[in-house]
Amino acid sequence: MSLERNCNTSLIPVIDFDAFFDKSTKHAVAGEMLQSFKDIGFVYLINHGIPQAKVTEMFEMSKKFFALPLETKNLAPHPPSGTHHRGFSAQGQEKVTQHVYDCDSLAEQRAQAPDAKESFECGREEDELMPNIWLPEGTLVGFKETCLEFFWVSFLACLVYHFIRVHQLCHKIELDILRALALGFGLDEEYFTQCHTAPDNQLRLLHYPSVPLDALHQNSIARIGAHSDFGWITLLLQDDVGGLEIEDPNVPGAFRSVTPVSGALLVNAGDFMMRWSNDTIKSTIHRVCAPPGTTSGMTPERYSIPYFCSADFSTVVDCIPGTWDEGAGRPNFPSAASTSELQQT
Ligand SMILES: O=C(O)CCC(=O)C(=O)O
Ligand SMILES: [Fe+2]
Repeated sequence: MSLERNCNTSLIPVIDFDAFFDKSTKHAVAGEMLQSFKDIGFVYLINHGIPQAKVTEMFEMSKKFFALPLETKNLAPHPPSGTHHRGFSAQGQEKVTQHVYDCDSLAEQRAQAPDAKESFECGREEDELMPNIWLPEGTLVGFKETCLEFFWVSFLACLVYHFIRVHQLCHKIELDILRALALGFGLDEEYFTQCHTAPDNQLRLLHYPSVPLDALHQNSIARIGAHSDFGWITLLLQDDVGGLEIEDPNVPGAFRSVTPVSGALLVNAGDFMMRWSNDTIKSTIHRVCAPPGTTSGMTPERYSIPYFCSADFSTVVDCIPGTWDEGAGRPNFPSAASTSELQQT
């Protein structure tokens, strides 16, 4: 088994994740993944373990959902509160910005350049704090089951929906990625997974409709504005349209286009992971703009599926051992902030 590493647009390394399950290459993969998170905050994984058929099924279901009439999609409305991340948000309803929390500034930004995207968000079905919001029974056959299976199949859900057909999809891959990062830090493989047990994660289906290129260039509309992800790690699946851009860590303010890699999973670190790693890992700013090949007229539509991974709410976020010199000083952040406390800061 070979450890493949080459460059995507000379920016984001592509790693063959299958090699993580081979003893002889395991540590090398772990080291390369962590290095990539330190250098650029992103890594592409091929042979990641989510079967291509399942990815295709999820994208097809997402397309069917967004093709429904607006009034049907609105039968599963995202609550107005910005803290209950479930259900459908229509175009212009959400404006992704970096660190703008007060309502007046948000309303102002929204009026300037609304995000030309629509989304559907769901989590684990058993989550009582943030219950899922589904379409009424029978509206889109198989939608709920496909989302739940893709997210993570609990034993109960398996029994109910598919008998004992256990596909370990996004959540399983999340745990393997966390194992690799822990090994990369020279820690016990289960250092991170032991506090990712719930899993209080969020699956988001995204559709960026076709829009006039001029409007995007003139900033009268945006696709998704520049932001970093809030949580621990994000797994991103995208179609082959392109348009994702990330800030060049060596040239602040300059954005570089990320070319989609067929079948690959794009993984990036969020703000909590950056904090946990005492700023040694980057939570890199990214955005979605017009795809590079479009020169005039309308942009092609784009579909993507991010999966945002969170640690258990009770997790105490001490900086990871070894990310600061205990003899020479303090870590950049005070210890003992729990995930729930951090979410309020
Ligand atoms: O659509 C994409 O590729 C990016 C989505 C994203 O960055 C997000 O939802 O946080
Ligand atoms: Fe993001």
